[in-house]
Amino acid sequence: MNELRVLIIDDEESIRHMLSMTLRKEGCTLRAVENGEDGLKELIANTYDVVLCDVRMPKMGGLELLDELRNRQIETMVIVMSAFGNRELAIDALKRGAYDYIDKPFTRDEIVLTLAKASERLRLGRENEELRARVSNQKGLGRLIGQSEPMQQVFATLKRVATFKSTVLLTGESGTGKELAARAIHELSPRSKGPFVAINCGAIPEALLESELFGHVRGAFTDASSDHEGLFQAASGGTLFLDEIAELPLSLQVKLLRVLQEGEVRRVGDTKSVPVDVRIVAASLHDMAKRVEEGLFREDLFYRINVIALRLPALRERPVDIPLLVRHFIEEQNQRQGTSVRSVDPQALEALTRYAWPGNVRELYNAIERGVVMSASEHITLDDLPPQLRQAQSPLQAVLSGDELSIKKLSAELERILITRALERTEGNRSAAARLLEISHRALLYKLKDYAIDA
Ligand SMILES: Nc1ncnc2c1ncn2[C@@H]1O[C@H](COP(=O)(O)OP(=O)(O)OP(=O)(O)O)[C@@H](O)[C@H]1O
Repeated sequence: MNELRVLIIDDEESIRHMLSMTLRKEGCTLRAVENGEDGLKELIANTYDVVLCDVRMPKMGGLELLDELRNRQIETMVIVMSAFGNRELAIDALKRGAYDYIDKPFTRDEIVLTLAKASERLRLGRENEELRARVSNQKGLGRLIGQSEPMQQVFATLKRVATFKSTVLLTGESGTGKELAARAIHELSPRSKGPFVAINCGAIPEALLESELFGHVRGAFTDASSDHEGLFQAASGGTLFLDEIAELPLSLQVKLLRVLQEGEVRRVGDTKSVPVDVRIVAASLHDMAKRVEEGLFREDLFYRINVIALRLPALRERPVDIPLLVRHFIEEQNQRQGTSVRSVDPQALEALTRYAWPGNVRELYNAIERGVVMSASEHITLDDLPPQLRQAQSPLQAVLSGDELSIKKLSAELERILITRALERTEGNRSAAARLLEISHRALLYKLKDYAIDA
């Protein structure tokens, strides 16, 4: 509560005095006035974190003050002090934007506790704001986070395609953020007020999938005891996210193609079609062109869906994003679990950045959740992380521990690390990286190829 700026508004001298004495002791910065009118003037002129305000006062009462604050868009936390038992008044105050209320008379402890709660809420609110500011600061889009060049390109494409109705096909390994990208498209689109409906085409048995997608009428099949609206209709006016589209059985691919071409769905067992206004975003783990070649996916549907294709890069292709994601996930876990972990220690960060992340960001999220839970201090150590990360010992560490003697392997490892770092520092600029490494540009190109490093 140190340095909390508090304004006291009460017409009773004794209350102003008692509050001032108590809160000054807690380290708050104070001012006290006698009525709502003076309080309003004070709030226009200066910024306060919390206002402790009586309800009945001459000139301007507490409820009127709350209305004035709302009209003038002055944001501050108002705690109303109302006579004991006057619940209706307290509820009225909350409806008008008060943050909390406290019954009069109150003890010193009660007022300190109420203020402490408000102060904690302010702190969390500020942290959230900082988090949001950091995320919107070119380092993310919607819930997607990333500052690497490949992710910046993804964000730019998502923003551009969001305004159109064209179908988007998202590809990428599991856990790369395809569903988050689909949500970002929806949220940035003119349909954002409409529904976002997601279905995993690979997770529903073929027999149910048709009625799930298109709906059915009563009696269409044995279990159809009533009419059922399909997801196409549920998503009308919004976006339908078809995850794992490659898993869609061939028989349904024909039906989907028809819906996309005609803009109408026909429920199973129905004789007529109804128009639907849905934007489709599809996703696949697989190379769809290959599925077409293998005869598993209809070519005509592929072309219909693949109007705009966007690949979400694997996490190992953008190690620069790892520290940012780690920080973000730690803060998220702290808020969820009430922990106060601050960071990962250097050895753990080294392991996090060099691990190949086959499960991509989802796996990183789970690793950090485990790290936060296991950590016994403010820092996550290597021991707190999942075993697969601890096992990913670098040849360098192996040399230090005496397990590895090959000069060839060690030099290659060193070169790989130095090249990756130089590219990170120069944000992928190869000429600048070559200068830092003190090798020729041409030599760097050979090494990039040798070590399969994607600049
Ligand atoms: N760029 C990112 N920023 C922040 N969180 C991310 C990012 N990418 C993925 N995640 C996290 O990983 C989880 C999985 O993401 P998402 O479900 O979008 O992946 P996906 O590619 O659709 O996976 P799958 O193919 O397995 O369904 C999310 O819940 C989120 O926690």
